[in-house]
Amino acid sequence: MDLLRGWLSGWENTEMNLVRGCAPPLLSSVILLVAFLVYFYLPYWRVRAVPGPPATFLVGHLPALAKYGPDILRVFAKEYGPIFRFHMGRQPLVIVADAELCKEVGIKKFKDIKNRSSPPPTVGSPLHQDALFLTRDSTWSSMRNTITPLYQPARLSALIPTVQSYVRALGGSISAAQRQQPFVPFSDLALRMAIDVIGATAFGVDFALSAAQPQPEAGGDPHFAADLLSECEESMAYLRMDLSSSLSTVLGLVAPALQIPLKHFLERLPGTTDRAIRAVEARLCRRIDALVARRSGERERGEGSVDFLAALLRARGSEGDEELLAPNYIRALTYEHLLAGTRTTAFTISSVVYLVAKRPDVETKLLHEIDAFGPRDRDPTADDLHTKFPYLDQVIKEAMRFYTVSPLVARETSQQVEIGGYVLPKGTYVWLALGVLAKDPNQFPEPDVFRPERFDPTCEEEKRRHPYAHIPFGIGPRACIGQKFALHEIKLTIIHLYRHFVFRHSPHMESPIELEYGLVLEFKHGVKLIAINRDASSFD
Ligand code: HEM
Repeated sequence: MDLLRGWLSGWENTEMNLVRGCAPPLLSSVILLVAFLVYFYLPYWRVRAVPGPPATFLVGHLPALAKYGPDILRVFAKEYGPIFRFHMGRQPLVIVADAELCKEVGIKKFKDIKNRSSPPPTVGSPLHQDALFLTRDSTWSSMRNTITPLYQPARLSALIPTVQSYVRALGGSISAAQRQQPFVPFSDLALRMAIDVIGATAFGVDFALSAAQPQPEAGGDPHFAADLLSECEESMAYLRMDLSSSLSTVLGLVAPALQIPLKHFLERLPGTTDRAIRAVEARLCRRIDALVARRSGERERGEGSVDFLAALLRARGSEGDEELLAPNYIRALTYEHLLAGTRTTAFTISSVVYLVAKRPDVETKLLHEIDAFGPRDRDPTADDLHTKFPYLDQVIKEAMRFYTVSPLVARETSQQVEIGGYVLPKGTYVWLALGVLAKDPNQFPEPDVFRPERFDPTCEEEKRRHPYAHIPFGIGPRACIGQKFALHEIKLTIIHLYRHFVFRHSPHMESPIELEYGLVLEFKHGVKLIAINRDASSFD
């Protein structure tokens, strides 16, 4: 009885406190906690009908992603079906892991799902937000329409000699490495080449990473390339989206509404990661702006070039679309090539060579096709690349299936939309799991076997397969704009290399090879090979 009386008097006191307008700390804390829980679980609540594995409070499935990489999605797809929930902190992603549903998201219902969701590390960064990848709605469609002609076949053909010159330099670097080192650090050299290719074709600058003797860039800042690349590297390291990222990014995963205010606050505090990110992005912006100013001057002096930046500046002149091609967009679009067009292409080249190196049967067929094309000094044209190397096409497709460099494609609904029987409200993050599609045994029997012939257009497996089961460049109007360019570069590289070498795995490389997932998929310790010069071997 005394206990009850005591409790009641406590309650009366609480009421009195409330009446006086000063709730005790416990009650305020409870109210705050409830408010936070409502805020935290609201996005989940809106898509609760979609099945998914239980998520850990605050972090969701981030620890599983960090531990197992995107392969964890294969496990979840097996258990929960072709459409399921996956939690990045507070944010639920609706993962789509089925070819027909990807077609629905990427093509049939594109008008309601045309934007990408912005990953927290890019929020509030003009360098990322103003590029094609993250622009939204009508800004995206106008921008895509404006720059699509710059990726048309005639322009890409004009870039082939430039690409070919860096491919030759890669051959030289491989020979040099083979002479000087116990193994050829193949994936490193392929990345250097891919960066050089983007330097020349997008920026109009010779980064000279593949050259034996780097030449200072004529007429410009001799440190431009080195500084740009080291800043790019630093900035990319900050783009990871996990719990080791900047404080504002981590908060963005748990309470996105607070991310921007916290970011602005932390950017002012010395010693914070947010401040370091802002500083490196500011340096990158200044550097690219200076290049754009210099290249604009060249254009006015009529010094014609075929690179992307020169073409963009010409488009600005002729289209008169000052707003769309304003300096912030030109800067972001040019820089985007370094992010989107280097690691992806280099990884694919390394995958092909790594996979072929342990399959002599595939290697023999490939060499046969490449040798049949003609003498080594006959460079393939764009048309040749398209029609004369059908087996190479199959090898590249299979390597891209085996190791899907961009295993996840992020989209976001701009209207309420129904996908796979689930009603998804406006603002739902819908991510296409290309990596899961690529290993679907119904579409690719024995998915863990490297078998290029499964892409032979005459084979039953290929005929039976869903047309959107293999989409390493994405799907629909928002698919990769650089696809044809990337395939030119990959094919030119493989043709040139196999005209001169065959490759074997180096004992210095771990087996099986380890992968890691950063911005895209990468070989954790690199692809290390032995290069056998075909002139000096019995392989011919
Ligand atoms: C093997 C090489 C490459 C692969 C596998 C690849 C893959 C992808 C994928 C999966 C997407 C998302 C597509 C979607 O949402 O449906 C994408 C978008 C994009 N890629 Fe690539 N990419 C590669 C090379 C390149 C290159 C060389 C460039 C630039 C020259 C580039 C520029 C872009 C851009 C700008 C977008 C955004 C397009 C938009 O939102 O409209 N990519 N890429």
